[in-house]
Parts: sequence; structure tokens; C-alpha cells
Amino acid sequence: MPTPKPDTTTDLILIRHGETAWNRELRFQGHADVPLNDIGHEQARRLGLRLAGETVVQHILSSDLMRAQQTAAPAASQLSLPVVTSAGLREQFFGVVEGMRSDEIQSLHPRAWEEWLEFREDHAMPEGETAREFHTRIIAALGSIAAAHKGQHLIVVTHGGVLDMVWRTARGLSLSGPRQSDIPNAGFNRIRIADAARPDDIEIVEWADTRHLADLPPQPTYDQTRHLKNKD
Ligand SMILES: O=C(O)[C@@H](CO)OP(=O)(O)O
Repeated sequence: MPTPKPDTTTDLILIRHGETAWNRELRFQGHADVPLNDIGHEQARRLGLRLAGETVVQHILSSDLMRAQQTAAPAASQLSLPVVTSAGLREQFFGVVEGMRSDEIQSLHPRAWEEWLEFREDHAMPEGETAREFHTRIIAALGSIAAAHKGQHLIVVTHGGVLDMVWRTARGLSLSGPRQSDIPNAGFNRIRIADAARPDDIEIVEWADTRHLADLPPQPTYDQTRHLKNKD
């Protein structure tokens, strides 16, 4: 009888962290280390209860930023697993505009804002990371994770921009421009990487499921410029 091939697939439950005050105020957050607000903590608690059912999960990974670690904590406690952090899973770096709303960027850095609206892959906010650099970092991080965890099931807590890059890569879209998928705080997404050598070959299994967040306040939403206004 032929020996069965080893399972090289890595299954990831991908989570965007819970809400922060800056998310609600539509401020560019990037690498700024902003904690969860009360809604974010409640989202993380509910997420933890939902993830308690994912007993097949062997490891929990997280961005090293506080909002991601705080979101991972209740799930880690439910599943009795440690949280392993990595700076490679951080949000896109927005340089000097971190902490600003779009109207503030527009008045303090008008050229950078105009360029932002051109949606070029090689554009960065002043001193920040371009979409292309960010994409390269995220695909490398996914490749390392998949190589280290072949045949395993993981929870990975990260950021909106990271999920956006995953969606664009899986769907073959440009790396810049208005987001074309829902990326709610503390939403549940499931992806699969079949081969660690090809981490950009991503299968999306489930996306943006928020049934565990029912009855919580509506989330801040972005228009096509991402941070211009609350649509609610
Ligand atoms: O940096 C930000 O403002 C947002 C963009 O999506 O990311 P995060 O998911 O960390 O709130």
C-alpha cells in the first residue's frame, strides 16, 4: 500500500483585532500601540467563547501590537494555549500620519493625501510603508507561518490591512485602492495555504462572519478613501 502523502496544508483562522478608540474616531492607526476600548474587549470576550469550540487549533499567533494581543487573550485562555507574538503581523506602517483622521492629513499633508487617493501600489504616507512593501512583508510572514506549521490549525490575530492584503492576493486584485471586502473588528475568517512555498496561493474558506458579535453596537465603517467618514 502506498504511504499517504504528508499533509502540507496550513489552516488559519484569521482575526482582525477588536475595536479601539482610534478605530471609532477613524484615525489611521498603523503601528501606533492603541489598546482596545470597552466594545473591543467585549468583542474579544465573545470571540473567545466562539473560538473555544475550535479544539483542533494547536497554536495562537498574534501581531505584537496591544490591540491584537488583547483580542487573542480570551481565546488563549479558553483553549489553554499561549499567544506567540510577531512584529511581522503588524498593520501597514503609516509613518507621520498615524493618529490622524483623513481631514487632518488633508490639511497637514495635502500632497500625501492627494497621492493616497491615487491608490498607487508604490505610494507610502510620509516615512511609511508602501502597499507593495506591506504586501511583501505579509506574504513572507504567511510563508514562514505555513512552513513552521504544516498540517496544523492556527488562530492568527492581526489587522485590517493584513486581511485586506490576504483578500486582494487570494482574488488577484491590485494591492491598492478601495477595499472590496468587509473586514469587521473581531470578525471570523478562515483561510487555507496548501503549500508553504507558495504562500500567495490562498484559499478563502470563510470571510467576515460576525454572528458571535450580534447585538453589539454597529461598527465604524469606511468609505472608499477608508477613513473619510462614518457611514452610519
Ligand atoms: O491602521 C488602521 O487604521 C487600520 C486600517 O485597517 O488598521 P487596524 O486593523 O489595526 O485598525
